[in-house]
Amino acid sequence: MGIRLGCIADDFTGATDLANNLVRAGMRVVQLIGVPHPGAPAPADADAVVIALKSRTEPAAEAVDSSLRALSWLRSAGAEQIYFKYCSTFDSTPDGNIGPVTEALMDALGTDFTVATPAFPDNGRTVFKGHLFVGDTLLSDSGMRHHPLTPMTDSNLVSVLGAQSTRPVGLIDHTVVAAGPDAIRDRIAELRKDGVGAAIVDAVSNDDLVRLGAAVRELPLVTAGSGLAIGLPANWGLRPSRAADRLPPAGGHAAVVSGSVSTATNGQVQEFLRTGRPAFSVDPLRIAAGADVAAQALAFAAAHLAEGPVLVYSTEAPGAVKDVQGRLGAAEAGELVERTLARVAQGLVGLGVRRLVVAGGETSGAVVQALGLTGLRIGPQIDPGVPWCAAALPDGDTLHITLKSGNFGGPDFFTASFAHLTGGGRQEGESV
Ligand SMILES: Nc1ncnc2c1ncn2[C@@H]1O[C@H](COP(=O)(O)OP(=O)(O)O)[C@@H](O)[C@H]1O
Ligand SMILES: O=C(O)[C@@H](O)C(=O)COP(=O)(O)O
Repeated sequence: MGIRLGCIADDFTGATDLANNLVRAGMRVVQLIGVPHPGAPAPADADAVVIALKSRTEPAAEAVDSSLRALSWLRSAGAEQIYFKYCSTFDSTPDGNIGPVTEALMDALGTDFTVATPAFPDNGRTVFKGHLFVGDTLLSDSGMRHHPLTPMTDSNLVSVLGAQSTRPVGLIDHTVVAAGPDAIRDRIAELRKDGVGAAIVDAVSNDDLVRLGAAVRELPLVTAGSGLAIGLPANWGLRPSRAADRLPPAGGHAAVVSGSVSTATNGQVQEFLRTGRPAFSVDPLRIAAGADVAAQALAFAAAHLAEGPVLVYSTEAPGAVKDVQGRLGAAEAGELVERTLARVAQGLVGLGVRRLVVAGGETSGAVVQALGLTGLRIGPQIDPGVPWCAAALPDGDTLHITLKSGNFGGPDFFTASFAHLTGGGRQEGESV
C-alpha cells in the first residue's frame, strides 16, 4: 500500500513542524530532504511523507518547478491527498511563492479548488475574518513586518493571497467553520460555483482545525501552516499516539547555530547570553570584508564545547539587520550568512557535536544541505511545532538535530531543548 498523505513543505523548519503535528495526530511520518530521484521507492510503513524544500524565498518559477517535482514523486508513491505547507505567518511576497505554487499544484492535480489557512492556535497563530493574528497582534503589527526576506505588512490574507494568484480568492469565515464540516462543505460548493479557486479559512482553535480537517477529506490538495495537520489523520481512521516519537539515545557535544532574526530568536539569544554561556557572534560585514569568520567561530567553539552548548549566531535586532542589508543587499547578506553558518555547522560536527539546534528556516535549509542529511526521523516535541529529530550523517553516525522555526520556542530554548533528549549525551563539565 502507498502513502496516504503527501506533503510539500516550503522550508526545513516548516517541514519538521508539519511532521511533528502529523506524528502527534497518529501518523507514521518520514521526512525527506529535497525531492527523491524519480524511481526511488516510497518508504515502507509510512502514512505520510514530508518533502522538505527550500522554496519559500526562491524565484517563483524555481519554487513551482521543485514543488511540481515533489508532487510527481509523491503521486508515484501513492499519495491520496497533497498538503502544501507554508509558514504560519504566511511568509511570502507579492510575487509568491504561496499563490504560484498553489495554482501550479492545482493545475497538475486537475482540481479547481483548495483551502488556505496558516492557523496554528497552539503557537498563537489564528485567522479571523481572513485576518491573521500572531498572538494578540495583527500580522502586520508583529515582528514579521521586519522580516529580512518576506516582510509581512498586510494581515488580510484574502488580499495577500489574491495578489499572488490568477484565480479569485474567497473566505470561509468563522461562523461557517464553527457550524461544522457540513457547513464548510456547503460553503466550498458555493465558492466553487462562483469560480473561486482558493479560500482563506478562519480558525481560532484546534477544534476549528479538526472541523476543517473533516470537511476537506475529499479535496486532492490542501494548503496550510502545520495546524491543519491535527485534523487530517482522523480521515484515515488514525488516532493520536506517542509511539512514533522515540529516538535513539543521544551523545556527543551540544551546539546551537542561529541565523534567525525573528523576534523570538532574538529573545532566545539574549537569554543564552544572559546566562554567561559561550557564544560567538557572526558579523555579516566582516564576512563581506573577507574575514574567515567560520574558521574563527570554530576555533572559539573548539575551546568551549566541553562546557556545554556553544552558540554561534548572526541573530540581530531589525535595525542592525536593515543596516547590513542596506550595505550588502538583502539576498546577498542572507546568502553570505547562510553559507557561513552552514560551514560552521559542518565544522561543529567535525568537532564532535552530535546534538545540534538550528534556528531559522532558511538557515536550517542551508545547514541540513551542507551536512548531507537526506532524511529525518521525528522525535519528541520540545515546544509546539519543534521536535527533536535524528538523522544519519554521511559517515553513518547519528546526529540529533532540531530545526527551530524563527518565532517558535520558549525564551530558554537554546538550553532547555537539550533536556528533552534521552541518553548519556551530557558531556563532562556541561552545565545544561
Ligand atoms: N545579521 C544579519 N544581517 C542580515 N541578514 C541576516 C543576518 N542574520 C541572518 N540573516 C539572514 O536572514 C535570513 C533569516 O531567515 P531564517 O533563517 O529563515 O530565519 P527567520 O525567518 O527566523 O528570521 C537568512 O537568510 C539569514 O542568512
Ligand atoms: O509554520 C511556521 O511558522 C513554521 O513551521 C515555519 O515555517 C517558520 O519558518 P522560519 O520562521 O523561517 O523558521
